[in-house]
Amino acid sequence: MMLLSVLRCGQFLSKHGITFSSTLDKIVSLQLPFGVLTQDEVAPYSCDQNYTIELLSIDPLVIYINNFVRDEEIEHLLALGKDRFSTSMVFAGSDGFREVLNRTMRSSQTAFLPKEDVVCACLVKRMQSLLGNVQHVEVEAPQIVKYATGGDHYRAHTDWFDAPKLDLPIPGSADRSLKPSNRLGSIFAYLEDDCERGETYFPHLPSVLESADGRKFALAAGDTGLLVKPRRGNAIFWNNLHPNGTGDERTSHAGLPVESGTKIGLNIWSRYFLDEVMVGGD
Ligand SMILES: O=C(O)CCC(=O)C(=O)O
Ligand SMILES: [Fe+2]
Repeated sequence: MMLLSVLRCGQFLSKHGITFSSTLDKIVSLQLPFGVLTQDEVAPYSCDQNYTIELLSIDPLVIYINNFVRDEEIEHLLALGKDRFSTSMVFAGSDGFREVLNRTMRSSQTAFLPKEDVVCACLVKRMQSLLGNVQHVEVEAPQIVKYATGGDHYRAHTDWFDAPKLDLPIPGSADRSLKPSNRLGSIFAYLEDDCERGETYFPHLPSVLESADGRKFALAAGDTGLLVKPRRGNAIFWNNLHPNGTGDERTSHAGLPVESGTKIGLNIWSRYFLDEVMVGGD
């Protein structure tokens, strides 16, 4: 059919003094200059880090991190999380470790990511390198949290557990007995900021100055506290525990309601084993 109309078109054009070849070029096989790209041949993913930091509070330690997650890492994480979402839960129960649904407290979707994924493993390493001299032997697998239009939120809570959690021993340790642990460092990174509102709010932390960057921060009108705006790729780090290992109430924070659009964040928590030194060590 296609060939026919090409021929007819050719006849029409030659009748009117325009020469036209009606023979189609024979299709040829070309050598691909680099061969077919397989996954292994794609430039290897490199876990480079090029973030910069700004201190937001000294006590408790809170740090703003610019460019913590690179664009291509965000794309990868979003694809990885796409089919893993379920309704976010909160911890409850007498021991504080039963996960329950409580949509008044928390309304969002969570995707638990595999720690062995190359980008997840890199982000864990990136957090560990930020922790430097602070205990960072164990870090939980990253979790994506997605807030949708219409008020998805997470009311004020702390990331640390009320009572230490009995956990598997430090990886590689000869002692196989369960050890008390808690969440020491929190990183909350923004993967998607296409939303109205949805700031992360720390009511007990110092506000930023009026001269601060309005793309990253806001002032809490008539109130105190630190308001951090979702900004793709950037993150907040804070230290959840006092030096004696107990939870620091001043780290209480909330994900304010998303009025429209979508906010997507990423949680990474480092684990502190209470029977090991928190800072320094051998
Ligand atoms: O959504 C936010 O801004 C904070 C989320 C959070 O604190 C959490 O998931 O533990
Ligand atoms: Fe939190």
